[in-house]
This record gives sequence, C-alpha cells and structure tokens, in this order.
Amino acid sequence: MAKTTPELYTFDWLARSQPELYARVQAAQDQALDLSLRVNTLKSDAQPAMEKWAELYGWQSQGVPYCPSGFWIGQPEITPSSTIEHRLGYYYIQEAASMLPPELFNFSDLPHPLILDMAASPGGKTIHLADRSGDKGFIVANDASRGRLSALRIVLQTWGVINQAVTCLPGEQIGALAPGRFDAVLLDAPCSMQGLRASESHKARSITLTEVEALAERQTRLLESALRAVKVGGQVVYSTCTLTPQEDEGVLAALLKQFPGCFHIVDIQQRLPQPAPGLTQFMDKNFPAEVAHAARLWPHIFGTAGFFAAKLVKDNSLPDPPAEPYLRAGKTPQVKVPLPVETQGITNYLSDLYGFDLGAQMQAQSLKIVEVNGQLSLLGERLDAACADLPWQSSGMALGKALPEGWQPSHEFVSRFGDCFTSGVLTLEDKYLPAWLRGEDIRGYATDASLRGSVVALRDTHGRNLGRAKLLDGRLKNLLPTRLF
Ligand SMILES: C[S@@+](CC[C@H](N)C(=O)[O-])C[C@H]1O[C@@H](n2cnc3c(N)ncnc32)[C@H](O)[C@@H]1O
Repeated sequence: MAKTTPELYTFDWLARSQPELYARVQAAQDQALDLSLRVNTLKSDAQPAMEKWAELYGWQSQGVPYCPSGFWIGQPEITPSSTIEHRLGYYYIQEAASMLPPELFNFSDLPHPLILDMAASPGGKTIHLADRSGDKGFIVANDASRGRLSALRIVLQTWGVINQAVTCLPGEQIGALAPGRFDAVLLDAPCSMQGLRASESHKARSITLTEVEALAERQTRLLESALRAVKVGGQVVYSTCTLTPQEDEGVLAALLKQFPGCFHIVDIQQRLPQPAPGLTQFMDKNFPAEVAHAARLWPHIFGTAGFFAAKLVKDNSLPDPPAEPYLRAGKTPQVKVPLPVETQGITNYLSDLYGFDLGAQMQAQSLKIVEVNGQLSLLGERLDAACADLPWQSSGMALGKALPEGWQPSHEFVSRFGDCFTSGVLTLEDKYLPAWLRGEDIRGYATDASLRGSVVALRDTHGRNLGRAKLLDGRLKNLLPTRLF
C-alpha cells in the first residue's frame, strides 16, 4: 500500500530550501562533539575548581561563552565520568547547548525565586537552576513520566539541592492548577530531537510530518500552560534540542497569534558570541518578526548540538482555559511536623563535631528540619507555598539519622557541605585512595582516638571530598553509597 504520510528526514526541509547551509550543518553533525561539563556552584567556585581539575586530570578547558560555570574539555584521556568529583556531584557532564536555557533567566532582583521546571527529568537543567538561584529559591521539578522520576531524584540528590520538590503531572495541567504562581518557568520540551548527533543512546531516525505536527501541538499546549503558571512580569524559557522549525519558531508564532498582548519574546542575541536569530520564514510560511529574538544554535556555528531557545516575559494574564484540569492521583509522602527540640540538638551536634553552622545555613536558605518516613530531612520553608495543591512525590535533602552510638549525617549532606567542615575531618593517605574509590574499607588505619566511633568527612591529600567514613577500631569503614560503584 502506498504511504499517505510524506517522510520528513532530519533537515530535509533545509536540504530543499537552503542546500549550502544544509551541507555545512551535515559536515558539522559528522564530527564528534567536544565533551563539556558544568561545575556545581553550590559546592565550589567554577573557575578555581576547573583549574584544579585541569591540572589534576590533564584537561584542556575552554569556557562556554554564555555559561560561566560551563567548560569544554575536548576528548581527554581521563574521562570526566570516571572521577570522584563526578560521583559526588561536583560537576555534571552536559552538552554545551543545554547550558543556555537556565542562563537566560534573570534572578538579580529575585533573591528567592519560585521556579517551575515543567519537563525536568533527568534534571540537568533543574540543577543548573538551583545553582543560578543559589538554592535559595524553590524549584518544582515536574515530569509527566513516572518512570523517569528516579533519574531526576538521583541527579537532585547527587547535586545536593535542598529547595526542591518533585511532582509527576502532565505539564499541560499545571497552568490551570497553579495559575500565576511562579516567578520563572522553564519548559525544556519533549521534541523530535533532530538537533542531536547520533550516538549509542540516541540512534538517528527519520521523523514524519505527522509526528512533527503532533509534537508541535503538544509543545504549544505545554508552553501555554507555562505562560499560565508564571506571574504577570515573570519569565518563561522555552527550549528544544531540535532544529525542526514547526517545533521551535512555529510554537512561538502559534501562541503569539492565540494570545496577543499576553507576552513578548525577549531578544537574547546579545547573550551569544554571535547572533543566531530564529527563522522568520520557513518553506511557504512567514513567522512574526518577533520570533527572530529567539536563538537557534546551528551546530556548524556554535560547535554544539543543534538547539533552540527563547525567553518570554508575561505581560498580561491569559484568558481562562476552557475546562477544569483533572488531577492524576499521586502518592504524597507523609511529612511529620518538625520537632523543635531536634533542630537545636542536631545543630549543636554538627557544630561540635564538624565546626559547621547548620543553623546559619538553614536561615540563609529558609530551611527546616523534618522527619520524613523515619529519616531526618532538610526541607524548604516554601514547599507549602509552592506545592500546597500540587501532589509532590519527594522534597528536600536527607540530613541523617540518629543511631544508638551517635548521630550520622547523610552522604548527601557531607558531599554538599563537607568542604566547609573545620573539624571531624580526616585526610586519607594516597596509598589507600584506589581501594577507597573501589568502595572498600581500609583496615589497619591508625588515627586520633578522639574521633573513634564517629562519622568523619574524608578528604584526600589534594583536599578533595571523599564522602563519609566511620572510624572503627583499626578500620575505616567506607560509607560511600553502593550506587556510586
Ligand atoms: C527534553 S526532556 C527534558 C530534559 C531535562 N530538562 C534535562 O535538561 O535534563 C523532556 C522531558 O519531558 C517529559 N515529558 C513528556 N511529556 C510531558 C508532559 N506532557 N508534561 C511534562 N513532561 C513531559 C519527558 O518525560 C522528558 O523527561
């Protein structure tokens, strides 16, 4: 039977309309991308941290122009995925184009922004947003796919983000559920991924026009929802990892037409090393001139994957949506009311053992200590304001647990704050490092008797955080989580 749907191969539209440009894009797509990473600025200052790793691992680093914490490191012998810093969330390996969307938000007048990441998993951009807001705002990290939530939780946990909650809702509904609530919304939309190079995890495949149109329709409804969820005056960033115009400029054009006067597109060309305007013409279609304010990262110009990003500012409320949203039944964990006595006891304990002032940290980040399913956790005070009516799945960061022999801080807590500890810290001799990084206990380890029985923060001779260790008689018990090996 003859096919009724025309095949639309990757960049086929470009091959037909601009063959020279198409040839340049294809040539770029055939070359391997340099590896890039983004430094966790909740844990270290980007530039000095990068310099230290460049020296330690022989990496040649080059800054990503629009992202101060992002660096290209070429194709190095020591791969960035193999280091202890990677396992402890000191950096995230991320394609440089993906570093653009979170950088487009302006939080300079918003010390505590309430942020929605509408399609968040696995969380590469969520953790970037946490850095951008110093983990002092609050992020609702949503993804409609339940199966992708654990990846998101692990990324948040490894990075050490506290002011966050994970929800599992169709993004299309959030605008009606929480209208005008957020200062900033990121929609890194599900798309046809026709901007990525083929790889082991992403096989090249052709897409049909029907698929593109269905995706564009979903993206338009998601972006409408993002515009509803943001406050008047608030910022929305829309991004895709595809260069298919229907999913990029086409989505912006559809919403400009449907909601005139409700938002405008901010010109972001000056954020890039050279202008990369959105298309105003595609095949036989004209898009409004304003869509040229968006950025279209062509692989042959920027040395990145193909990518699209636009920044929108909401000027007026959108007219009411046609129907009430239904809410998918979500399982909400039982969060107990914080026990005031615990907070003081814990902050005193941490101060005595590690010289770390958790009380000051809690004040700076507006945190409280609660018991969640028998574990003590640090939770953002703004959780209720952000998620009162959004069924959240998990929130905050594990703080630790009380054991008969003393109080044991969590791995996440030590990997986020361990560099600030001034006592209760042990330096591991170099000869033991390989065994430690394999997750082994170190036997015959002699040390200061005053620390015996305690959980200490371990560092290597370069001062790198090696997580927690428990000092037992003649043995250093390895408390690195087994998932890291
Ligand atoms: C491009 S990925 C997001 C990548 C992520 N922002 C990052 O940087 O790590 C798109 C995500 O959208 C989710 N998704 C698909 N349809 C959705 C919907 N209707 N509402 C919310 N999320 C959706 C997918 O499960 C997928 O995780």
